[in-house]
Amino acid sequence: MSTPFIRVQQAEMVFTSRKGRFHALRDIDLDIAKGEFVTLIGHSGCGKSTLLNLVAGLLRPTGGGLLCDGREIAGPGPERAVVFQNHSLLPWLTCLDNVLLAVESVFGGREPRPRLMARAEEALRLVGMNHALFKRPHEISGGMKQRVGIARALAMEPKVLLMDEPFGALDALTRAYLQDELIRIVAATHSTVVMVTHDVDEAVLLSDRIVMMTNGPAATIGEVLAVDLPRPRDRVALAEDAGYVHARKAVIDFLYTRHRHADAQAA
Ligand SMILES: Nc1ncnc2c1ncn2[C@@H]1O[C@H](COP(=O)(O)OP(=O)(O)OP(=O)(O)O)[C@@H](O)[C@H]1O
Repeated sequence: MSTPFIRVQQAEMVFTSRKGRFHALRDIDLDIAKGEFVTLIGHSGCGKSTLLNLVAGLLRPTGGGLLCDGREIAGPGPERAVVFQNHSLLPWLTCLDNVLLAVESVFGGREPRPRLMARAEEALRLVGMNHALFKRPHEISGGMKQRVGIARALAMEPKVLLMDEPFGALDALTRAYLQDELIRIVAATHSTVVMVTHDVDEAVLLSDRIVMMTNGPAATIGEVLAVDLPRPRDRVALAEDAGYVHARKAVIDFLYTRHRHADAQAA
């Protein structure tokens, strides 16, 4: 790999709450190259969001360290934009104003208002939402809200796009549509992406590498699978592709044979 863009070195996360200590993650070592698409997959509660939040700077590790572009990740920053499962748009603002707010937070001090507006409109166009600039979140569908959330993140021109199950709450068809959109957008923007998912097909379709996590407590990276399928990827053609089937089987085998969840074992 060329010089890693994101480095996670021996990261550990122990949560301390009123209920006591919980050792969530241990010995996490992960290097991510610029322009790479990496997904984190593992059973519920294994610590995928925790790891993503460490990269986002929303959490600080209790051991080890994280770097982005050679600098320690000491908190959230505009170079690492996060897209959550529930869009988190402000309900009283239009789609355009929701995106504009993010644009202003990054470029507000140095660019005139028409330029900021153009940035917001361009991001919404990129996700195919330029028809709904002046609609409020309650006036658009769940999939559209998620697209606006992605536009808001992209408009900040982040070095890294961090996505926590961005399509988890959507129906299968909308999810497939947005996965294809994301493939197109990432190809155009050359973004570095780290994405949490539960969905094996989504992981194989989108990823350059799939990071498979063991079950908690004290979860860690069990295996990393390189997905060497050529791009652009087409979901219909891939369905019968031997490389796709092989990668899919490797992830399923990890999750359901070698690292079966305790709840599933008890069932
Ligand atoms: N603030 C916190 N305080 C205490 N424990 C926490 C905290 N945040 C997360 N945890 C625990 O850490 C573990 C990992 O949580 P995390 O949300 O990262 O898992 P996940 O793999 O993203 O789960 P899911 O797939 O269900 O979203 C869980 O056992 C969770 O209960």
